[in-house]
Amino acid sequence: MTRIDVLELTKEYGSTRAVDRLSFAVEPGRVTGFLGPNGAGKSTTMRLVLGLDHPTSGTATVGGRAYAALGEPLRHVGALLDPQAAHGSRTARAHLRALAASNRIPARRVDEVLDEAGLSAVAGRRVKSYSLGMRQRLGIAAALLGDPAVLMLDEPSNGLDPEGIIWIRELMRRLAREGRTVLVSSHLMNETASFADHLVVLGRGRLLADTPMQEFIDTQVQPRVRVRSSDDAALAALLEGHGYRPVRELDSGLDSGRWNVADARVEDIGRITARAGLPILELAAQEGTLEEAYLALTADAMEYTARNAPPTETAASPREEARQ
Ligand SMILES: Nc1ncnc2c1ncn2[C@@H]1O[C@H](COP(=O)(O)OP(=O)(O)OP(=O)(O)O)[C@@H](O)[C@H]1O
Repeated sequence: MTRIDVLELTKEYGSTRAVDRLSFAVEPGRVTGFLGPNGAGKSTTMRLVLGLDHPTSGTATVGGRAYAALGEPLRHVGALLDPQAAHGSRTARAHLRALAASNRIPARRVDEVLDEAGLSAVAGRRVKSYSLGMRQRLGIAAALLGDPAVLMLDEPSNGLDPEGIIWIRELMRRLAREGRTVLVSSHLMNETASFADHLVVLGRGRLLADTPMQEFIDTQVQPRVRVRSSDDAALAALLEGHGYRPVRELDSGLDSGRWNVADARVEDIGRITARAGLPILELAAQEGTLEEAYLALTADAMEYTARNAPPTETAASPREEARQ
């Protein structure tokens, strides 16, 4: 089992501190989503782990060793950082064969990974004729070549079509099930929610969160309740009387007949409406999404924020008595 350990890692480019005393570990057997706004330091951290850049201070190790100290590194760590990395005038097969030879990987692995990445039929074509999605698949094939215990993928879904996105998601899940260490950066929250078990979130080079995904959502997103009664007006008045701010829920722009209540729990709303003898037709907790949780956490840590971004709506806190 091979862990990635990042310890007090700092990287400065001139006056820019891209990574700032960062410490976290990426554990085997699960997919760790690596999130953060543009410029948060994700790619820099990956480059430092891969020895492509030198830290200003601190360490990044794979299985306790610096990447540079690994003999035949592709057998230990597979990485997708830049899908343009392959030489355009080479065929995909030639590109992978050269990589395999330099890491003493048997040539038969080339055809295996081409097949795995769905590139067998186009393996004899020059890489410069490849689409972005095909280059992305080739980068992933290269990462898999040495059957490594650790995979680091920077935006792997980039350029992939819907079928490709499902393929990469299932591939990452399988690699984690096999006990490998999988670190994946992405800006697509729905995507990340579909494959990650654990999250490491950066903001301005610093660690904002290192937590299981569901726990991350639960701690960042306030609970919400959706409720419907046969007596709409009475329900709204009752909720307002208890300090809640019910908001009408729209369904494709039309009134859905429901109230959406922020900072509320079904237990509390159920108790209040039962005491008032109000007939309830629907009462459900609404789960937070990774996107909501992520935006709540990173709101303060954005390096590049739209200058005229509208203020985020803040829900008023209901009175404590409603909880009793
Ligand atoms: N080679 C470099 N020279 C100077 N500054 C750099 C260099 N590489 C990164 N930076 C700066 O370091 C910071 C972190 O960049 P990095 O690319 O690691 O962020 P990121 O989280 O990967 O962003 P994105 O999501 O946009 O890819 C940014 O301010 C960036 O401009």
